[in-house]
Amino acid sequence: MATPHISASPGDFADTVLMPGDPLRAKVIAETYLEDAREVTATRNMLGYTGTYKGQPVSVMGSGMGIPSMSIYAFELFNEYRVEKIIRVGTCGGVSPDVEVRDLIIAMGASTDSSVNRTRFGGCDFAAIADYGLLEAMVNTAKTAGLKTRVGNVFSSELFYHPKPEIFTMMKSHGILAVEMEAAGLYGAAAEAGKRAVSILTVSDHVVTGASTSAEERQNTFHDMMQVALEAANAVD
Ligand SMILES: O=P(O)(O)O[C@H]1O[C@H](CO)[C@@H](O)[C@H]1O
Ligand SMILES: O=c1cc[nH]c(=O)[nH]1
Repeated sequence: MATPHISASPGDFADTVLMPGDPLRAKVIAETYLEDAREVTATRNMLGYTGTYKGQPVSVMGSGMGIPSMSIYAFELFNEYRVEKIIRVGTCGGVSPDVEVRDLIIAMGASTDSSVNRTRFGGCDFAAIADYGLLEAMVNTAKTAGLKTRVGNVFSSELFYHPKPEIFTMMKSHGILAVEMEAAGLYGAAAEAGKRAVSILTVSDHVVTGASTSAEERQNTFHDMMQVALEAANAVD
């Protein structure tokens, strides 16, 4: 049973799928962190793998960039492949002055300028929030590992190159921690399907201060994020 965008067979995906935006990052995650990983889909080169982490099955697949792309893959994974949990593992740009590059952010909520959740929710405003159990597992995992995380509201932007920089001032004054491009769409898709989702993000740059990370720093923070995401995936039923 292939879907229009995924060529995997029924049962190829684990209950939990980790989703970075970049499909090549999915390949690196599978090769670095999973045991016995095998490719389960490559339609449009949106690579997906299933293996085990510390003995428990887990999958990883790219989501592409932006809410429309994430919405397609999350819909098909939740509804056609019976996936129960999606954990977005991505990057974001810091917005709050309290956020620094390399910080780990867990998106408790995701605001957005996209209308997809209104479309899903009969024209009403939908509070796009993470699954509490997954969020709690991540916070606890990070604490145990001695890693600092920031938990709060992010902004899932339709545009990477935003024509109105003042939007970041508005975000800042409303307590937005960081900007990225998929979490609100993922949370809406999970709610619509009655499934569970959470997003963990590393701050790759700061959109207000202009600070950015070196390749080596990005790699170290990426490792911390993967440790938190994979341990949390195993901790939750
Ligand atoms: O690193 P990923 O997961 O792709 O996330 C961020 O990076 C991309 C933009 O460069 C967008 O997808 C944004 O959400
Ligand atoms: O969406 C994103 C991701 C990283 N940095 C940004 O400024 N925006």
